[in-house]
Amino acid sequence: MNDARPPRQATRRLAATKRIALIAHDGKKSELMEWATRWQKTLSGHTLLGTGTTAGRLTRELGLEVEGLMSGPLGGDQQIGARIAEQRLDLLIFFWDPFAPQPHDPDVKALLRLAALWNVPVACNAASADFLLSSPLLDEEYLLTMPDAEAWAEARRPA
Ligand SMILES: O=C(CO)COP(=O)(O)O
Repeated sequence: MNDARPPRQATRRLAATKRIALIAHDGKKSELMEWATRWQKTLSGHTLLGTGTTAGRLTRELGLEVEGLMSGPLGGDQQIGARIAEQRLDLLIFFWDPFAPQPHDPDVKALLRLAALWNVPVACNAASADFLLSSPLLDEEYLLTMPDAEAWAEARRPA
């Protein structure tokens, strides 16, 4: 088994205004809308993005400014994963549906893996999202620990 890991940690400073991704599978979209209605004022103070259909509903129904990426089954999860790998995302709120297999399940798994890898806070349901948004850290700068990509590359360079 290859269990190579980044040998060191690095840090990244999250600004007081967070970049928050919002995603919900179809079976969880009404729950996300209900949750986002409760947190509308807080959310509007941050930079929001989301997968296509979710973002469209948040904008249309709640008037939130949300950057809409591709719809999930067409690559939206991968785009959000890329934001994580580029260190351009601070929080992930992803109401994934535990009852419905998705055609793009590998993309969903990949996104959740990158969030775990890069130490991005994730909420997968309304209660965890309540805890995340009510944290005093939401509106403060925060030093996040993450893998040191330079040290990883260095450790893998042939001698
Ligand atoms: O499928 C999704 C996430 O895996 C969500 O995509 P939509 O917001 O486009 O429905």
